[in-house]
Amino acid sequence: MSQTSPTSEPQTFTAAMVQMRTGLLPEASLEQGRHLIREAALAGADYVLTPEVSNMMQLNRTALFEHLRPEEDDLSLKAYRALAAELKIYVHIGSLAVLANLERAANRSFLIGPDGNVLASYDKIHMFDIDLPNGESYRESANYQPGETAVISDLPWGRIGLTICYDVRFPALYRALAESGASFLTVPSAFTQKTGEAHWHTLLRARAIETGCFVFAAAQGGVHENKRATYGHSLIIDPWGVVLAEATGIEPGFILAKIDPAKVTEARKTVPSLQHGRRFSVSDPKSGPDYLHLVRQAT
Ligand SMILES: O=C(O)CNC(=O)[C@H](CS)NC(=O)CCC(=O)C(=O)O
Repeated sequence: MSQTSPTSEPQTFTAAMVQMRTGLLPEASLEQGRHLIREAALAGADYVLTPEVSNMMQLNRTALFEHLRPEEDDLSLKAYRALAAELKIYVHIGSLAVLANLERAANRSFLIGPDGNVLASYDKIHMFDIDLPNGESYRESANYQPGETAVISDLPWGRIGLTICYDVRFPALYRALAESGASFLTVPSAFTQKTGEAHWHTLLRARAIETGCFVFAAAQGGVHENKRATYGHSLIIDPWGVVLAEATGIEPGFILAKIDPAKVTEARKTVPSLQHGRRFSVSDPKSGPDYLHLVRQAT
């Protein structure tokens, strides 16, 4: 009797999260990124994710625009494509700040295949425009043009969904990606120290648990050249919400975990919440049912 066909279950693979402390200049950041990706590949990674804004961390508009290039001319993208082809692995650059048009940048994620080609790119949808009680203030939308489209792509081991940082606070995006067949959700980030301490692990584990997906979160960590402090703690989380690997703190480096895509099926079989969703409407006693246009009537 023949066994179940080996192609019916996707193979396992090794995923790595590179943790960085990106500076003001693309050249130096590229040096750091390339070194860590190489190390991760040597350690056996088939897929490597880097953090948000792997090329430069620069909130000053004039300085940012001085170094921004359209993606066709971006030195980091070019170098990372060559590196992926050389190492013959998937290199996912969590994001690069690139020129979108004359007034705005895009915070864009690039998934590069082992042949050096860009398989997918995604522009961050949700802009981090907030004022924290400690005086920290961010207006991402002043410099960046938000994306409007969620993006998935196919890896040999299953489908991957692309998101960035602050997106993690909008669960509907992750549900949509999971409903579109994603098994892996990516959240490259530059979380603030303050909000990271309070929310990072909880948000990421929740996205994994409620979608039954692996969550890959490569982080920026430490005090950067532009004086910002980011939280670090890069994470690899399985579909049951278990942390498979975690960077211990803020230091640049990488973490690895063996990924078994069968765990996606297993978690969703145990808790089929993906299938049980979208069963409600919202009714307001004053204006009656369906006052929210985006909420559809239950069947
Ligand atoms: O602009 C740059 O240099 C790099 N980009 C970022 O650091 C982005 C936008 S300011 N950071 C976040 O989205 C943090 C989200 C966060 O911390 C939370 O949701 O709590």
